[in-house]
Amino acid sequence: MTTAAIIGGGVIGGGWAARFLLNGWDVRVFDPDPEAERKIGEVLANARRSLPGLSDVPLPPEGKLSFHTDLAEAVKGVAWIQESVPERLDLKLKVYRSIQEACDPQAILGSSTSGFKPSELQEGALRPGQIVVTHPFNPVYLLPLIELVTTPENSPEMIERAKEIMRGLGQFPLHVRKEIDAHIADRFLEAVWREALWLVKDGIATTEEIDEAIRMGFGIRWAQMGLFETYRVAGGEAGMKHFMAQFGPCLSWPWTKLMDVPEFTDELVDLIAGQSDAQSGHHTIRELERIRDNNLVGMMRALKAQNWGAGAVLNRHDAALKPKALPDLDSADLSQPILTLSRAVPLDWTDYNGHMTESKYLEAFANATDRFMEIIGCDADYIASGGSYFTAETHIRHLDEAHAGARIRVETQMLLGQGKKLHLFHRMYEGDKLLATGESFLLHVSLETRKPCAPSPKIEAAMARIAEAQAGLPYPEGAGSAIRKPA
Ligand SMILES: NC(=O)C1=CN([C@@H]2O[C@H](COP(=O)(O)OP(=O)(O)OC[C@H]3O[C@@H](n4cnc5c(N)ncnc54)[C@H](O)[C@@H]3O)[C@@H](O)[C@H]2O)C=CC1
Ligand SMILES: C[N+](C)(C)CC(=O)CC(=O)[O-]
Repeated sequence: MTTAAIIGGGVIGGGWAARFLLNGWDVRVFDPDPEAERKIGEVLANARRSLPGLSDVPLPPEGKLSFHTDLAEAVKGVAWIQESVPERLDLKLKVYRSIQEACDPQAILGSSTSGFKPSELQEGALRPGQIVVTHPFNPVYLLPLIELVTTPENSPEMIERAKEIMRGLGQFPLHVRKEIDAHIADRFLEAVWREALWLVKDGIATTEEIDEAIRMGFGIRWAQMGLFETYRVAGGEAGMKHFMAQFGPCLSWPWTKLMDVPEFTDELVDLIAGQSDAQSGHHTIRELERIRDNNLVGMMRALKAQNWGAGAVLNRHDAALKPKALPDLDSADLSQPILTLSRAVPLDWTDYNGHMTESKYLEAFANATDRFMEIIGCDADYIASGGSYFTAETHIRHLDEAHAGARIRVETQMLLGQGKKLHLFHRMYEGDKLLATGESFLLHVSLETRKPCAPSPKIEAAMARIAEAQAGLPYPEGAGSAIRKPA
């Protein structure tokens, strides 16, 4: 088990703690705030309901969380130290001195700083090469981007190690090789924020209207293609050059206020805070976080289905976790129902009743059937060669509830696997609790004729092996049942 230390457990440190813990790391937190444990507990609760379900395979078992009143004790022997104390250079430098006096020289010391350059953070350090910027985005447990900003003090080996660790956490390290104040992304965010402040101050738009202008249009677009690919498409068939010719000149027109910042007078702060209260004050911050997480999970899973952008990062993370996730024909105990699905319930699988919605039981059982098909040899290559299974009939029984983030598994008993017929009985559990059963009858088909036919001898042999091994299992209660006619 690997261990990380989180120094500063506020909004960002809490998010880092959740990201590490849910990816199987032990986490030690040092934060003098007596409320830190409660706050991290709340962030962790949000993370538990949203992050594990982003994966279609189980994340490693959750690590152990501990809180420390002694910084030296927290950092001793850990592999990664993530500093997320307030954005004050003097404070960060002081904290690094204490950390470096106590930590392993090989440990990576990442700073969450939104704006300081790594050379500023390395100034006067005991071991400058140990410090890098690893700038995350809120919520750290869901958003993959980490701006990894380095200097020549950082060795290539250490930079590669940092990238590997972040990838192992499901993150996307973007290496910012030339340091600059506020890195890459925060320079955009500041420009957008500056413009927004002017629009409110000048009475052009309210905070709510500005948010609508973002989320109803370009905000959705940016989540999938960013700026340049979006503008390339906007240039039409003539592409980027045409786009630049058409819109380049506008940059010198007074479309933006550019670098001026409105003065933060009490009047402006009250105006913006008042509008923001009117817009969103009916929700608590935790409610807003949950609404945000629900939306992010839905969007990221949609990108995952397209294997695009942040969705491609999620798929790569799943692929790295998958080999350890499920057994195959040789590693499974064939005398028992076979593990065919193990995952967490994604947020977008839940409904207005606050539990996993019925159509997703079918999806989970269908995924379990797909896995069973792979186990007996009906894998992607076999399907490409022209054979597959079609489901002819399914019966699902809902026996108990499952909630977002719950770790579920499906175990599959083969009731018949002979010739073209395959009859499966799936049981879905959370721990020992039986949540549902799904019974499926499938026929092996030729994808060319679309008609039933015998499977390959290899599949016949695999089914025969399972049939023999499972022959001693009792016929499941509930198998073959149907909805009874009301008395
Ligand atoms: N809030 C945001 O949206 C983002 C913030 N960041 C960066 O993350 C860092 C932390 O920001 P937030 O989490 O927003 O601030 P925060 O105010 O929520 O949390 C800071 C935490 O540091 C603790 N702290 C103060 N002095 C400490 C010390 N000497 N040792 C250990 N802990 C100490 C505080 O008690 C507090 O819990 C900053 O560098 C910020 O620029 C990065 C990305 C996004
Ligand atoms: C406002 N901020 C500069 C602290 C924002 C960030 O650093 C990144 C984010 O999460 O938006």
